[in-house]
Amino acid sequence: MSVKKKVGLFFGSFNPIHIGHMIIAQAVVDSGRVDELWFVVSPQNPFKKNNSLLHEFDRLDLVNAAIQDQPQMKASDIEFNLPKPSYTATTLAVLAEKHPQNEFKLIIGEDNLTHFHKWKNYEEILEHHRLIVYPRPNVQKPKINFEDHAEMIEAPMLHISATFIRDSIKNDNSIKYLVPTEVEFLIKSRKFYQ
Ligand SMILES: Nc1ncnc2c1ncn2[C@@H]1O[C@H](COP(=O)(O)OP(=O)(O)OP(=O)(O)O)[C@@H](O)[C@H]1O
Ligand SMILES: O=C(O)c1ccc[n+]([C@@H]2O[C@H](COP(=O)([O-])O)[C@@H](O)[C@H]2O)c1
Repeated sequence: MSVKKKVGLFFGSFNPIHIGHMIIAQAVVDSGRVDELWFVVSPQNPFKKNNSLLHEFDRLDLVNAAIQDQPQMKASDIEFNLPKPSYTATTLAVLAEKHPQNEFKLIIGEDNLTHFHKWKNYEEILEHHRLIVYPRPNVQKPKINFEDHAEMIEAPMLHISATFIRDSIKNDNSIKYLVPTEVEFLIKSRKFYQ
């Protein structure tokens, strides 16, 4: 039997992708727990309402710009053609069927473990996929025991969010050190979030 390719899936709105995401992604790749990491751009997060949500194709372009020199990282638009809001269990099932040669692991922040029991079909996710968990500050103890399902990785904790970046642009503040250079260039040239 051939060895499956290990693919870590990092789901998010990426509105826009920022260095907080990139540092986590690089730490996951460096941990050796995955052969590839895919950023899955979610058109609509089931828990979020956001008036300044950029079109999904623009957010995908920003992710592609961020990873252009990273052969182990890819951007996925799989959720663009799936029912909305995007439920991770549905996407994982579609991906597993489409790529039987891959073993998909779910990359999530420690804070997301606290609310994981509210995710749609979370038992199904845990049955079929391992979680790669990165540290987040001020985390509440989760209701579920994840011991047999999760691998914790070490990564720096950075207090930066897409909300902060969108606000910075609106306030005419620089985002130079908050997003990769190529992302900053695209945001400026296409006049996003103004
Ligand atoms: N600085 C960060 N460090 C670690 N994880 C992060 C960081 N920022 C976001 N994440 C996580 O990455 C995933 C995707 O992030 P998302 O696209 O929602 O970005 P966000 O910065 O949290 O966005 P927003 O500010 O618009 O809510 C989420 O699980 C989120 O918790
Ligand atoms: O499937 C669910 O029920 C579900 C509930 C909340 C979040 N998610 C996924 O988790 C990703 C990160 O969520 P968040 O809220 O931390 O930005 C988001 O892009 C969704 O794909 C999924």
